[in-house]
Amino acid sequence: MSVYTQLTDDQFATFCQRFGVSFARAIPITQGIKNSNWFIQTTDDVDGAHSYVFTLFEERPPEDIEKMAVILNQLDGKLPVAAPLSLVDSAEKCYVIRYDNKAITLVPCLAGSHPQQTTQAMCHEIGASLAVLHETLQQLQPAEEYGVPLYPWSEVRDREKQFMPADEAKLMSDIWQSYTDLPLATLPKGLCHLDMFADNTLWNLSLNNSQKGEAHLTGLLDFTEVSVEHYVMDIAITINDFCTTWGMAEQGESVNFDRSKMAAFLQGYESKRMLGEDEKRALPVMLAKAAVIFWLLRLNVIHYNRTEGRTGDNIMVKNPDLMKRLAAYHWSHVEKAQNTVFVLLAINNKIEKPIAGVFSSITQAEQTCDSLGNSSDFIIKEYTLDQLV
Ligand SMILES: Nc1ncnc2c1ncn2[C@@H]1O[C@H](COP(=O)(O)OP(=O)(O)OP(=O)(O)O)[C@@H](O)[C@H]1O
Ligand SMILES: N[C@@H](CCO)C(=O)O
Repeated sequence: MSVYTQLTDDQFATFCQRFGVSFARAIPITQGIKNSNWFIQTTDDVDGAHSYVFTLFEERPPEDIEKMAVILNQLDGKLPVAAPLSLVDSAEKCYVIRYDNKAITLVPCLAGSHPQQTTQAMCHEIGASLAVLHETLQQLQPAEEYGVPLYPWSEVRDREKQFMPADEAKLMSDIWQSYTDLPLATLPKGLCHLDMFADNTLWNLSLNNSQKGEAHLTGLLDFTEVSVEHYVMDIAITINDFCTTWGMAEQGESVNFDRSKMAAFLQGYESKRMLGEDEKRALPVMLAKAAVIFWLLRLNVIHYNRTEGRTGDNIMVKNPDLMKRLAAYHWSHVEKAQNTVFVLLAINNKIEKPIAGVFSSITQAEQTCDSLGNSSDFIIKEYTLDQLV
């Protein structure tokens, strides 16, 4: 459980009253690693129900949380989000109480639960939802004024690399370099969620729905990281969690990435926002870079818990090694693709004729094939570079 700050019932009652809510009981929430969260029962709730979630933001300054509240109110009605209540005692529209220089918000409690596993249909739905989020937030301009600054991950990388075995440090450097070589200046950007993990989503997962493959999204949570980033990075972050089955320590910490789930995700995303060719080409490296960022994020959480003396059973830490393994998996695909060429051969009377072209991607080979006329006159064959020598 992660509740870092303790509040008394009297404090809860006073804070809730400022949002026009009559407090009865606060129940600590056992998930999440960044903030302190409680379910709030009101005096009108019956049978142990709770209508609201009370969050005390431990890291982000109150100004960032005000921006987040605007973003959530923009998405309200388009996606299942919990938009913060506004204060009833403030003349101006204000969604945040400041306590000890930390922000407090009260949001409606959404139905549903976190999925233990995902299906292709769920990946399709979360893909479509992420695209709606990207499109909807384009209405908030200039975008930089609504997003929080990106975390300085290169500083965490430089600190952590000193303590890594050489092969891990090389993996991280190779991925980082490949990311830097992408056409970053021209890839589409905008406000992104940047932490859309399955445990930040809620679904109506009744046994019946799961069996029939009819689970539907009921909640998107945790908008504290919303920043201006490349859309394809947000896509990569979300794919990495939704399309991976994470093994527990006793199962050898296996990491199984499911490419058919990724295809379903991309189909869902493109049902709402088409991806550019440059975004598709960047995706394999972005998947690796996104895994590196969360590998670093988890090492960073361990670092801060240690330096701030946070210990005990109520502190939740996620395993950095799982993200390292996912980064290595994606990187092996990038390296394989870098060593692969696609050869376009002309066929005449079932005989493969001299080469019509050699391409670094199958898409380029297919496009050339289409432009040359009857595609049944051509065949595309895949070779690794050493096969061509
Ligand atoms: N509006 C809501 N409705 C229902 N449950 C919620 C709501 N907001 C938060 N929760 C529950 O509280 C948990 C923690 O919230 P959240 O994900 O914001 O945690 P955090 O510590 O802020 O961030 P992180 O999960 O990234 O560490 C969620 O996983 C969810 O179970
Ligand atoms: N989603 C993050 C946790 C905090 O944002 C992770 O899985 O490491």
